[in-house]
Amino acid sequence: MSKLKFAFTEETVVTREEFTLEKSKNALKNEVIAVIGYGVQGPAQALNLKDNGFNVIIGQRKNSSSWDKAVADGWVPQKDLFSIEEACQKASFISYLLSDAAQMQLWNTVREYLSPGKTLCFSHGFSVTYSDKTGVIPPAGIDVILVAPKGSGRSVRTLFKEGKGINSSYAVHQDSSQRAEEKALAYGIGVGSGYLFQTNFKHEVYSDLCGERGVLMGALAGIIAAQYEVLRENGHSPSEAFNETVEELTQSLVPLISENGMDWMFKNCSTTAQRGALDWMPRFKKATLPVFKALYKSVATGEEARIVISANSKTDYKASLDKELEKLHNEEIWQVGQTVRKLRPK
Ligand SMILES: NC(=O)C1=CN([C@@H]2O[C@H](COP(=O)(O)OP(=O)(O)OC[C@H]3O[C@@H](n4cnc5c(N)ncnc54)[C@H](O)[C@@H]3O)[C@@H](O)[C@H]2O)C=CC1
Ligand SMILES: CC(=O)[C@](C)(O)C(=O)O
Ligand SMILES: [Mg+2]
Ligand SMILES: [Mg+2]
Repeated sequence: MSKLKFAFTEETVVTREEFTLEKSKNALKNEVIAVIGYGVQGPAQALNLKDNGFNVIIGQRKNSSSWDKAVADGWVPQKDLFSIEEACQKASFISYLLSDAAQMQLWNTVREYLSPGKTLCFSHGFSVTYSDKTGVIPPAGIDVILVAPKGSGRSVRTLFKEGKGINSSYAVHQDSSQRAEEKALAYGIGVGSGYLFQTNFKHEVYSDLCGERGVLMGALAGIIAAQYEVLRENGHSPSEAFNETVEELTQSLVPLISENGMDWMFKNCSTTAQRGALDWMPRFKKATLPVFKALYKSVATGEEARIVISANSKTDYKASLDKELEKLHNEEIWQVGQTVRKLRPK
């Protein structure tokens, strides 16, 4: 564990070099880890743990597409793939990776198996932070920890296979064994995190809900739609509008930000672009700042959690969500994208 300066602020971070895989395996050598749920995070974390030599089993609803996916991934029924109840019973360390809505629905079932000495691990602060809405209040006598990969489960697995990793935050909510932090770090290294940074359950869920509703997904999708619409209204071809809005962003400029920061991306564009972007940047900041403030407030008051829970409680929610995504898929801009992607040189 070391203190590192992030600009002017010192933070605690843990890397694989200092908290090695060997140390992690040793810390969890007596644990049977049950990954409950085989959706997006479940497969990634479970397969990475298995490849790293941890003792891991899966708990998943039988007769579901996720069960079939687990079988296709090599998990064997009644050997290392069980019903949720059986897996919880066999496990000493439960990684609760059902969707946030399902965590709430199955809580009474899972809670029965949380006998003293066990560990309950989350990848999101949602259930515990909004316990007034979810009813998820862990019993005394167990460790309650969090390891939250800051990326899609899909990337957690693909980057692991490339020998890289997604950064994760970690937190301790309840420490009964006096080893809760060590267990969180060991699990975090076990699932292949690049490095781990410290947080608490509330900060994890507030930042995560803001990030995905904001810059990472919602805001990004919104400004992309707005710019594309303006270009098209002014007579630009789909090809031109898409290239200036999406293709250049993902293929050329975002990789430059990733490589060396925002000023590096600017420096590698024309002085014409730099002048205009620097002048327009404060206008976009000013226009969106109130929206981001409203978003944070909506997260902090629990309104965003309420919306998620109420939407998920509708029986046809999955179907209506699929319909919303289908509508996005069929929008002109994303249809244009299909053609543009095919034209990328291989
Ligand atoms: N999707 C991602 O990449 C990320 C997810 N997380 C967190 O990880 C946790 C798991 O999320 P995802 O993998 O996205 O979940 P998901 O939406 O893919 O669902 C996970 C599992 O829940 C099961 N499930 C859903 N409804 C159920 C029900 N009513 N009864 C029984 N089982 C049910 C599904 O069969 C599936 O196996 C959540 O806390 C999420 O916030 C954290 C970081 C990124
Ligand atoms: C992938 C991730 O980190 C998100 C966007 O927060 C999520 O899937 O909830
Ligand atoms: Mg999230
Ligand atoms: Mg996230």
